[in-house]
Amino acid sequence: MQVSAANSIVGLGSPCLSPVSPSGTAIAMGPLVMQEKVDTVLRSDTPEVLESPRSLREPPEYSSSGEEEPAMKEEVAQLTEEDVSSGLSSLGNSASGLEHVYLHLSLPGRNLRDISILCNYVHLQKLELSHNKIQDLSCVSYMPYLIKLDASHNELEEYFGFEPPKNLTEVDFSYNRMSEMKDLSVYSSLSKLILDYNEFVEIKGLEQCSSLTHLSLGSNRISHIDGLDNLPIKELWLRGNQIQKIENLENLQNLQALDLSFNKIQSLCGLQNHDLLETINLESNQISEIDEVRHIHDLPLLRDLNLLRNPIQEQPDYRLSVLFLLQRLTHLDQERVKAEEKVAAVNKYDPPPEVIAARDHMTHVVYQIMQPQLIYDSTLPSLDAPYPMLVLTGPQACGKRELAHKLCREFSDFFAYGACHTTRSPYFGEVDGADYHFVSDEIFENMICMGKFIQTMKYGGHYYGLAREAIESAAREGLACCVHMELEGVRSLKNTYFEPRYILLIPLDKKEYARRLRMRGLYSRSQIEIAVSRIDTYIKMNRDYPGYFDTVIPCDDHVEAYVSLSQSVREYLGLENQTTTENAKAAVEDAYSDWPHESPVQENMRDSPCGVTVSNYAHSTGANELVDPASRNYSVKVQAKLSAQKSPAEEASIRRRQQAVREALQRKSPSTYTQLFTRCPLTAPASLGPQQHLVDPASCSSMVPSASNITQNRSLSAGSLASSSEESRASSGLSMLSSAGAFSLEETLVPSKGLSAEKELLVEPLDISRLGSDLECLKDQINSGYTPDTPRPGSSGELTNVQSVHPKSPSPGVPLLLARPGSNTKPVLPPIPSGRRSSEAQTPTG
Ligand SMILES: Nc1ncnc2c1ncn2[C@@H]1O[C@H](COP(=O)(O)OP(=O)(O)OP(=O)(O)O)[C@@H](O)[C@H]1O
Repeated sequence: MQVSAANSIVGLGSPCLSPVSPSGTAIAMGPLVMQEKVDTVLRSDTPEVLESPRSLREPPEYSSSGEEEPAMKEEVAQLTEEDVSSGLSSLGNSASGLEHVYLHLSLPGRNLRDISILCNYVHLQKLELSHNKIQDLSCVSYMPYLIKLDASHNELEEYFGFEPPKNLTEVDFSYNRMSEMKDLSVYSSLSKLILDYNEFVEIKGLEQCSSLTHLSLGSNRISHIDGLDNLPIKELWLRGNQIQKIENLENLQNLQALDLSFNKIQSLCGLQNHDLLETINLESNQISEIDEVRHIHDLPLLRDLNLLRNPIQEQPDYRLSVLFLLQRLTHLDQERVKAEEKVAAVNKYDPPPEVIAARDHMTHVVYQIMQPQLIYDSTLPSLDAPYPMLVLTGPQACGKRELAHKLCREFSDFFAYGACHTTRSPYFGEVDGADYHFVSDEIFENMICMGKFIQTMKYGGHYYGLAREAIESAAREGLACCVHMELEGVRSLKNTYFEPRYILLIPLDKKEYARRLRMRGLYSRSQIEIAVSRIDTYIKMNRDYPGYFDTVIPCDDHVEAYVSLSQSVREYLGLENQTTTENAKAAVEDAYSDWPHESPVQENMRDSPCGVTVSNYAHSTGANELVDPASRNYSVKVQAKLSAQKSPAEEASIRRRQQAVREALQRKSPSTYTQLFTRCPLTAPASLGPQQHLVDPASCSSMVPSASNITQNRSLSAGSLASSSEESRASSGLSMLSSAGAFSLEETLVPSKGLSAEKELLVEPLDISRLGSDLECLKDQINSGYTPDTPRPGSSGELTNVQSVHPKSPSPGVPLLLARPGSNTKPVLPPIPSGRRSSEAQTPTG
């Protein structure tokens, strides 16, 4: 039943409170008289009368097409009580609590012009008058309890043209004709003010609105942001104005959402330090540089950014760049950010070292497989051995280069120094081809494209690269390549088919290390700082990935470091260890005889026993003898040294063994040496990654490429580049050329077998005393069809951590490690056939 407001109210309670009585008390109860009632209202528990407001996040609709506007009725000349009663709702208690009254009045879209009759409705808390033609709102002065007023879409020119209802909280004056904001200091309860689509040119009068949390001034004519200092505003909508600069927002510390879309803003400067800012809409502005995003890089809560229709969108990789700079975003340009995008952004702009290494490896694999494949006569006795390598790693100028040179001189039967290529110019005294191959950027890039490198890295602004040829030329002489490189190079190398020994040379005394760098006079202060800081990177790597390096040697004292290094290498090589400390010193001094700047330390060495056990081999041959080319026949030399100590049975055993080796080499079948080492499949610890396998230190003693490289090179699978077979083909130092010439890619699409198994081998040290029995055992194995790939029964896959060698705490002569997670399968070094080594490089057979 439709009842008039007057009826309902009169029927319900005291007539004196009837708001609808034309001549009634309500009119007499003007705002001032009503103060007491207002207070009562404030004190009383006002029933929840407000409808839930439009989402604060949603900016108002600005369409001038009138899609929001209800159909206009004909202009109503005079608003009657009946009209009013049809819009009343929400029956509740009056402020005094004595009567029931209607609290809401909604009269939208009625073409109203004169609403003076509403003066009688003093109890109203919510008044909705949108989409009319109202020009005068003075009746609101008589509504002291009014909380929410919607007078949008009218013809109001006067800004707050009424006496202030004290509790007025939300006001919507959008779509009117107001042009000047005035002082609203009495509206201390005002929390939401919507003034969109008016004609304001300046923001002012809000200074005392201490409750204002939402301000919307969209589509006005504002050109400067001002007058908002210290307001508790959380949501600020200023879209569709003429703002060119984000300014004067510094003190809006509560700001959570900001809409500055459709302005003329060029920079995001001014948005810093808004720790609560979650949403920024800057659609349709003039932001063009990615760098601008840095201004909001540190906003900890920023989740939603809209930069649609800005010139910045034209920047290459715009989305990835922004996502990289703002990794906390969940929405960019109104689109949800995917996890994959974030990963791609990070990998692109700040790739983790593993990604850089993988990319480097991939680059060289791709360039290499694009080249014609060459087949050389193999020098490898084993079907599964990659080229042997020894890698000395550590921070710049820690002495690894000198140590590498010394090592190659002392162990010239085993190692050749592998000079890397670099684009830096030579320092004083450096020899092209001996220290590095010094090349121009252009040549270096060309070499990359020609697939010449195994790995490259940029350090200190210069490129460094290890060329395949450096390893191959050493291998052609039956030697293992010894190189030095930074950690990044190691990372990259670990992706390849090569399975070098990695020895970390680490300066522990940072001050001394920095002093040494300064003394060189080659590096800037920042370069020195970087180099020193990298010590921690190496230490962390060694700590986080036990076994990543096969051996760690402190190198504060180069002489002591060399003693340890040489000792480790002897252990790797399986050279026996019966020499005294004196012999070790003698060998070291000998080796360092041409290292004048270290002589004082040598003095110290002489005085203090270093306690390092050095092999018989070093003792009896001496460093000078080692560099003597005439004494390079390993097998003869070893036999000579060993025979003096062996029993007749042992000698016979050794002779049998040598015979087997000779036969093996003549037939180019796997070396017996290879088979003297125990193999068994092992599982690398998950944390180490697939390329890190378990090997015994002594296994480095064999280092020659294998015929299997041919097989592997020919058996490239067409699948992923990361597959082992591809890696083997691309990364193997052995370029293959068949006699028929280069073979086509199609020929190579045969899956290779056994690579994964090869990667899980355990190699034990060569125990000379067991040679005889091993040989017998070997014969049995051969007779029973044993192959190098067959796991030996009973061999264990037990893991131990990397052995850290320190000169003051000598390592045992025979390595105790059962398995080494840091290295992959280690190839064994076969004897160098006489006449094999020559200055002439092996020429391609075909
Ligand atoms: N191919 C490579 N890959 C990775 N790192 C490399 C490579 N070649 C050289 N490096 C390393 O780059 C760093 C910078 O080399 P640079 O020649 O400028 O210093 P350095 O005086 O030779 O240092 P150091 O005395 O340690 O050899 C050195 O640590 C060096 O070992």
